[in-house]
Amino acid sequence: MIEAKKVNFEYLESFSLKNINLKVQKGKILGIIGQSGSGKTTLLKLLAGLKEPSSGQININGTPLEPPSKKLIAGHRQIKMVTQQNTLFPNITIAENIAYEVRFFEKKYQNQRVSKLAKDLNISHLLGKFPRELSGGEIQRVMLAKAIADEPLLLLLDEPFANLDSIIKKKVMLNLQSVLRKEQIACIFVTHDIHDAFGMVDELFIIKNGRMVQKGTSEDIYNFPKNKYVALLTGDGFMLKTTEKEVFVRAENIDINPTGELEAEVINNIFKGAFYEIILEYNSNTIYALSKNIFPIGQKIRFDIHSVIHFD
Ligand SMILES: Nc1ncnc2c1ncn2[C@@H]1O[C@H](COP(=O)(O)OP(=O)(O)OP(=O)(O)O)[C@@H](O)[C@H]1O
Repeated sequence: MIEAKKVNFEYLESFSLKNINLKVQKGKILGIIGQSGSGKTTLLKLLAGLKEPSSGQININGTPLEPPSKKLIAGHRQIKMVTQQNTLFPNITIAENIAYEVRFFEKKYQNQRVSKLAKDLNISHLLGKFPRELSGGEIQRVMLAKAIADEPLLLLLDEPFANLDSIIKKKVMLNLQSVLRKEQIACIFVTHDIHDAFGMVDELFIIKNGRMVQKGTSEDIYNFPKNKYVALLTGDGFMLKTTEKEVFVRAENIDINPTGELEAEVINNIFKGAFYEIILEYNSNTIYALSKNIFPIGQKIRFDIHSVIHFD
């Protein structure tokens, strides 16, 4: 559906995207994760046809994406991008804003489409209001509805859930995922929050300094991160120095139990909701374990390490 081959891009000398290769099929979701400034938004703009690669190719449905230099208005009619910016028309209602995207269809279909999307994105109660009467999170949901209203080939999302509280976020993410699958829309979505990505994507693309570091399913990347950058971006864990080399350990692989082979001292207990993070000192390493219970600070406890991750 969308494919980038050997794409390069430079902002003068300050930053470059190098040799980007990616492919997203119809109805699939790719998550792009990387540190601030790693090039996520720039990559989305290239894929949206808003910026032009210096070399390489971007194809949409097998056809080369027209670069902005060849178009009167940059962008592609069937590629929709949702960012944090409010681009709603201020003087018409929310229903009219969404219906505008399907204005060339008959009225009956327009109304059906608006109601269906409003239900999926939890904005039915807002349809009669004007954009100025909405909260930031409500506006984001309307922008999502507007972006998918005319069934684009590709939906590009730049931190689309940033303004949503966790209750609404879960619902909107699941509903959006199901709409994208049902309507076979390919989606690329940039986020800082790996937990948003895990629940939403079919594949992850990890970017650092404009280069792809690792690509794969969430499970693969979480369990087999290629390096420390990927490991830390995708979840909690720590480096552990052993006599031979340094390894990476996910906190959930530390098992505190009375017959454990190793011994550590409890430094602190941090409440995380469903569990406590237990900070431990082990052989001059600060390590973490997850536990349902807290332990007295200064107490020696025994533990095992179930598995470790080796980097090349
Ligand atoms: N118009 C521009 N001209 C020159 N450099 C730019 C321009 N826009 C962005 N950059 C630089 O390119 C790099 C990548 O920026 P980009 O916005 O793609 O990163 P990002 O990964 O989306 O970051 P964040 O997560 O903070 O939004 C940054 O170092 C940024 O300063």
